[in-house]
Amino acid sequence: MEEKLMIPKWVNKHNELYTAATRHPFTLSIRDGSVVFSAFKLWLGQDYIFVRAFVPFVASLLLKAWKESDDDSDVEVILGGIAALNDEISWFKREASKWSVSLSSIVPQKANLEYCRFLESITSPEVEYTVAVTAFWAIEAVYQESYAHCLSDGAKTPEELKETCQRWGNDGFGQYCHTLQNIANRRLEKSPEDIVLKAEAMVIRVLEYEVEFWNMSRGET
Ligand SMILES: Cc1ncc(CNC=O)c(N)n1
Repeated sequence: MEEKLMIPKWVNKHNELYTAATRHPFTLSIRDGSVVFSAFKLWLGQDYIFVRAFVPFVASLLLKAWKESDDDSDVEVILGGIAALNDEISWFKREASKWSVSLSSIVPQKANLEYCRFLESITSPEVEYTVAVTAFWAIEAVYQESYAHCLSDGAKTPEELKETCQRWGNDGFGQYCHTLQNIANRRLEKSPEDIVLKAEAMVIRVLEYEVEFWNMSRGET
């Protein structure tokens, strides 16, 4: 069957990498209950730093949507994303205190620094809205798919980690990711070849950064 929407086509084409990001040994260990809590705490501290850097990226996307989008509802969707991140930062602080993780003394690891630097590079006005919103979809979708899997039938996720999985694995966040995918697909359909190619390259890079990010929790970076 010929798939005309770009994102499903890319997920299919780059399935090995997509699966590496969304079925990573770290999240699979949460799902099967074998996760080492020190790995989870490491992830928690590093992700807090990432999310702080993610906010200005999403703010830059809001600006691009406002300037370039043909559909007013895009701005509202992205604004909703920023509001959710405000909540998320408070959640990280509460969760860190529960696990006795001191957020002020977290040193970002190499994979995290590189991912944050990449995010900063795509805040540039030179990066088109279509390319940036595709990156945004990919970043959110990895977490949604990874953590929803930890809550699906047969999961043995430890009770202490269920709230974390819910944060990104809940149906509302799933719906939100779907909306982002629709925005990206709609834009890509109307885009010239060079933008489409840049967006595909962006998806690949995001997936690679996400794999490296999960790898930190294994102490391999
Ligand atoms: C490394 C990484 N990727 C995606 C997300 C999910 N977006 C916002 O929370 C995240 N928290 N961390």
